[in-house]
Amino acid sequence: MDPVVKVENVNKSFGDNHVLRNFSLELEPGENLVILGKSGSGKSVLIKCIINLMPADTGKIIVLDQSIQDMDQEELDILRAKVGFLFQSNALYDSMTVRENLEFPLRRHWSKEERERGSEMAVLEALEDVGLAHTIDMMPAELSGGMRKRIALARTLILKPTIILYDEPTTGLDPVTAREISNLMIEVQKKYNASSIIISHDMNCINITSNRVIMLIEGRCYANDTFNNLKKSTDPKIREFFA
Ligand SMILES: Nc1ncnc2c1ncn2[C@@H]1O[C@H](COP(=O)(O)OP(=O)(O)OP(=O)(O)O)[C@@H](O)[C@H]1O
Repeated sequence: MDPVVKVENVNKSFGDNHVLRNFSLELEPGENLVILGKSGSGKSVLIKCIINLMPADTGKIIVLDQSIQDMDQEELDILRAKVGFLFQSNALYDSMTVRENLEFPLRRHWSKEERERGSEMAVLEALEDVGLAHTIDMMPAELSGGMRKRIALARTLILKPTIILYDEPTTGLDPVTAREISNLMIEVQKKYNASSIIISHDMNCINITSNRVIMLIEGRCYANDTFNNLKKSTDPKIREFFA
């Protein structure tokens, strides 16, 4: 099977700041791929390039067999329904209930008839996937940080994405809650057979969730291996992350 995401020789600069230098990666179907790199190394820029929120300067980006750089706005909208993005901030609407937050992506991507027929079921299924069906009428402010992260994940799952992009999914959570979220990410991978790119610094999260890890150093793919192999590496640049 073809990779679901192919990034080929991508360059991205801001003035003299060359953030991505001939960077390439492939995400295989059903795989959880972690991007590990220091703060400011370009992990978020890479993810933004993949969904064309930010255009790459040069290079090719193929998502689900389509070149995203050649897509018009309508084609991008259709593609974005298949690519879920879990923001570090969760990006929940505080003035909306949990139900309304989950309905939000349906308003954009489903017709009125589809929503009338399927919205209630879809909201409930996504909430059950994250173990929070009972919060359906609550406001985000009434929920803990871990619960808000689960609701944000439910909102990502509601469109049944083929690819999920996680931006630091456990940052700001206590270790126990962080482990719960990491385990939930594995359940999601199994249930939806989704492929994920996960940006994380959290070694426990990476250990639990990753099938493979790419280290982004000085704009390049410095290492590409399993967590366990990287952990055994004697390379000082790799060891820094495991210290
Ligand atoms: N819109 C922008 N304009 C100018 N520079 C930018 C822009 N977005 C990102 N950068 C620069 O690109 C570099 C990489 O930023 P990025 O946010 O991708 O880092 P990161 O690896 O995700 O860091 P962190 O782990 O802290 O989130 C930084 O030097 C940043 O200042």
